Amino acid sequence: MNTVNADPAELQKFSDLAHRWWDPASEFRPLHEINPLRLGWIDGKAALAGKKVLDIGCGGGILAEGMAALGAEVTGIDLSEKALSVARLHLFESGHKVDYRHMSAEALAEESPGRFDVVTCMEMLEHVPDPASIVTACARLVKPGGHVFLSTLNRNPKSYLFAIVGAEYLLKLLPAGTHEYARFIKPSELSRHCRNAHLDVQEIIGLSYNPLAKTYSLGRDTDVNYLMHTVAAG
Ligand SMILES: C[S@@+](CC[C@H](N)C(=O)[O-])C[C@H]1O[C@@H](n2cnc3c(N)ncnc32)[C@H](O)[C@@H]1O
Repeated sequence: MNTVNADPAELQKFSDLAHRWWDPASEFRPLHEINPLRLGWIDGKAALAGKKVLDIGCGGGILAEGMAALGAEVTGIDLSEKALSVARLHLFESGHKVDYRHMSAEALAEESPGRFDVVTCMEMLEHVPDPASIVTACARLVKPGGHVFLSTLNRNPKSYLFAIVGAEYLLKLLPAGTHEYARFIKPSELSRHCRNAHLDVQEIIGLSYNPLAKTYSLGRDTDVNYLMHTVAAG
């Protein structure tokens, strides 16, 4: 049997907090606040309505539901059962339709290669032991010419200061220990994983937090958080 590319301690962290996933004032507040920005950016590039979309590491479903609300036919996968239970329960409240499944990206790639028009994997790569394997699975899951959207944290002194010291200890936007610096991924490294998987990088855009205005914005500064848009070779 293949070993699963997941860190049980990381999954436990998300499971322990899962009941608060849809509380916009909880530890998941940053995900709620960045959601309209990333959703608009993804929809602007991939026109989600009517598309078959896979959200890898969907957690409680903030992005997955947002994409379903825009008319996409969404499947969400995660390896935290508790996060998926919360995601499924929330569908009763929102009335949206998402097919949530407890499985790894690699296993779904074996089962359904080339099934999706769009694959998203947001804020998840920095929590797995082998991010390159997830990128390869994304490339296998998407149709030729389809879109893959990734987001993660850059690795440099500024991202350590902002994403760990600032966000976890000073501003307390996230619980201490949410992120491990060594798992942060430079855009050059993620681009290399994409190239190796035959995903063409189209754009890399930064996601920044302004602590004074307490707002997020998309822009040129990729030093801390960034998103990457790629297209699968046809
Ligand atoms: C920070 S949350 C991000 C949730 C969602 N992608 C979002 O951006 O709103 C990270 C999620 O990745 C999931 N995760 C971690 N390792 C995973 C793996 N190997 N396979 C699938 N999901 C994983 C966790 O359970 C958690 O739900």
